[in-house]
Amino acid sequence: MIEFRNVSHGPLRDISFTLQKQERAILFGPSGTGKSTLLFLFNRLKDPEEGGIFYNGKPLADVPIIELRQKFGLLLQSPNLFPGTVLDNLKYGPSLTNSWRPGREKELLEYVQLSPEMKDRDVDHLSGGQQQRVSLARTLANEPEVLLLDEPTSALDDKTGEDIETVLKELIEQQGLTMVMVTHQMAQARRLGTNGLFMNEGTIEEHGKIPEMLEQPQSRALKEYLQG
Ligand SMILES: Nc1ncnc2c1ncn2[C@@H]1O[C@H](COP(=O)(O)OP(=O)(O)OP(=O)(O)O)[C@@H](O)[C@H]1O
Repeated sequence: MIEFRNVSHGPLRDISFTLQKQERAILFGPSGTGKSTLLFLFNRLKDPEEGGIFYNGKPLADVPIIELRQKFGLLLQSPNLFPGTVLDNLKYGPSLTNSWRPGREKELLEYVQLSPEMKDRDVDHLSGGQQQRVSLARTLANEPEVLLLDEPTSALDDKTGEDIETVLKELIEQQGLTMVMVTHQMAQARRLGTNGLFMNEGTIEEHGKIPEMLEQPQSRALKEYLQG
């Protein structure tokens, strides 16, 4: 579905791998090794300095940018909502392609387990956990094929983080979404991931199935990382 061919950018050096449809890939490894940079290459928040990225065989750069950002939905560590109501935020993406259907907010809020009455609330007056749910609902409003998640629960307290993770897991399974998630939490990697890409010093040092690669790490770097 998505192929990286010899991609370099900033800290990343000569990255090659293929992400298959419905794969749930976990990007993990020490700080500063380029995990977020790799994630941002998927939706062209960053572009390769060398090499190429292909989506269903077509250069990523040939996909119109609005379409690309809708297909590859991004959820960051902290909610980054626009000022305004919950509904304003949910409508934003689909409105760019005239694809918003009135009343759709009910279904989107239900996905993330928020009540329909929340739609008129000012996002500034919501709790951090509620804001992260709205951020996820806003991403889902674009009907993405791929969810790009950059430590989506790490800024939340344990209970709220677990709740968001449960919502994410259900959605990904029910909708058959493809996922790429950066996380430092190996328990979370086991719960959500099918595959792992262990990054070290700007390269993919080891990749494989989860949980196998966490139970039988091959490289010294991964063994050391897992021993913490
Ligand atoms: N184009 C670039 N040129 C040079 N350095 C860059 C470029 N892009 C990113 N970097 C640097 O590369 C480093 C790795 O960044 P990145 O945020 O991708 O790592 P990370 O593995 O996600 O780290 P963390 O786990 O701490 O979030 C950072 O220090 C960043 O400033």
